[in-house]
Amino acid sequence: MVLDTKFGMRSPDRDNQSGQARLTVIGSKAVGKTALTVRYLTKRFIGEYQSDTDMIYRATMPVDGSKIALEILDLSSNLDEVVVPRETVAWAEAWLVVYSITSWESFRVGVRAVEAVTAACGADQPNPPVLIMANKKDLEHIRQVNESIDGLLRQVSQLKGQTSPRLRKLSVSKMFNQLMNLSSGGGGHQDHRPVMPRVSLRDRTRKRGHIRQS
Ligand SMILES: Nc1nc2c(ncn2[C@@H]2O[C@H](COP(=O)(O)OP(=O)(O)OP(=O)(O)O)[C@@H](O)[C@H]2O)c(=O)[nH]1
Repeated sequence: MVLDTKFGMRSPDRDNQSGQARLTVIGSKAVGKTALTVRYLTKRFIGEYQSDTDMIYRATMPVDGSKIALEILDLSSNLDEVVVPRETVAWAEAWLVVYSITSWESFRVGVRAVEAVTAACGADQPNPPVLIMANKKDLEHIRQVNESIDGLLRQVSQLKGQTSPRLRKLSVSKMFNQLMNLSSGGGGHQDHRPVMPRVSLRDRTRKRGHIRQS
């Protein structure tokens, strides 16, 4: 594995062959982008990293019986918001968006990052593969982001417990809105901003994004 502290950008066409891949890792500050990258490449968890520099990692990784020459750009983040540099959009062939299960805000930032990446790619370009990955799953006791179906059903039960008989006749869409507000604020904080990218159903089918827990 080679570590570059300099962010050496190359033209998008160079080395653009099968057997090679360029991946950019983004997410809000301290969600564990570097930890996750190093864990993937070395299968080891290292606690502390230099966090204030963009890094490129180079390694050959086995994928489906073939070897992929992989370059991973780990974009450091000084802000809670993710900035998607124009030159990175031209460079990256795939994106890994990381958030921490201990921070609802980092999940929001991740969702906005997916929107920013797809917007930056332009309407005339096919959307690159994007994977949203949850990190810090060992910190279950301070989890803020709960996306399991069980969690969703628990919220339905809570909601029904809170409602009067008259309110139980709410329409499905009102019920859904209430759920989204509940899940976005952990119950107390009300925030009416949407939590998922606003794309039409048709657009959704074209996107190749996945949500995965590490
Ligand atoms: N408990 C726990 N801590 C983690 C995990 N991943 C990373 N950390 C810790 O979270 C802190 C931030 O990790 P980094 O990998 O530096 O996070 P980053 O997103 O690269 O940070 P920036 O580049 O500064 O935005 C470090 O103290 C890590 O040890 C994890 O899965 N579990």
